[in-house]
Amino acid sequence: MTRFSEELRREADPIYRAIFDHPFVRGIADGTLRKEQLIHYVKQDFEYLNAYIRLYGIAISKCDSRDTMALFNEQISFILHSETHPHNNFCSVAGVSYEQLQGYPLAPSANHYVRHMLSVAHAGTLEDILAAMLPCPWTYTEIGAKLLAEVKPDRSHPFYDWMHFYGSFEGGITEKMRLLLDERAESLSPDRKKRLTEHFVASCRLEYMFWDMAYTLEEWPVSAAQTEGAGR
Ligand SMILES: Cc1ncc(C[n+]2csc(CCO)c2C)c(N)n1
Repeated sequence: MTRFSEELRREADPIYRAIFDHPFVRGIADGTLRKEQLIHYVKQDFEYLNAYIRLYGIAISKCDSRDTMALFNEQISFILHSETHPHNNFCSVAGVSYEQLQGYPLAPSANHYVRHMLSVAHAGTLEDILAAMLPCPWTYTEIGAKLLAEVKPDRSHPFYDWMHFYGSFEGGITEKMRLLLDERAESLSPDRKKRLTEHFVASCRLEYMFWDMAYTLEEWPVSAAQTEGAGR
């Protein structure tokens, strides 16, 4: 029997391919990203990860098993303590300190992505949350594996650390989330599965838009008098 998550992956395949071909991802491969693009990415991703931590918190509140709670708890620690490495890689290439890129408001596409996941999470069940959260690790796991295989970076490549960080994700959190979702999807109606597919595809599209936002330095079109405060 086809796994439900395989059906999701197939549905989103054109979006995955557009992500692999996106100029920001190509710029990681060939080391040609500009300083401002790296800075914009890190500013936005720092706040994105804060939101992702909160999503795990909501997911824990809707969990019925200790093992699943433990998995989400480990992932919160992983984001807090390890997901900082790829950010530090971008910061050192850009020649800026990580601290100075923290606390910025979310730009439109990052804001859209975070709101999408949070609204699904607040209104939905654990399987809704998993469907909306899954493209985050899944697209990065595939990007990492592809870039490592294609570029075979040596230590002198500016994004060596970034590629190795995400290139080592295979068999990790993506597979664990997929198993949880597949298991739960078995007892769901076609209508519920359709809804989960919509959450998943929307997050894939927003992954693409996040790369595009960083590449084009996307910002809100009109600035307000008050621009302080991170995007919660
Ligand atoms: C926009 C955006 N999407 C995905 C990731 C990658 N990522 C974020 S948290 C996490 C671990 C999940 O438990 C992974 C793989 C990112 N950094 N930024």
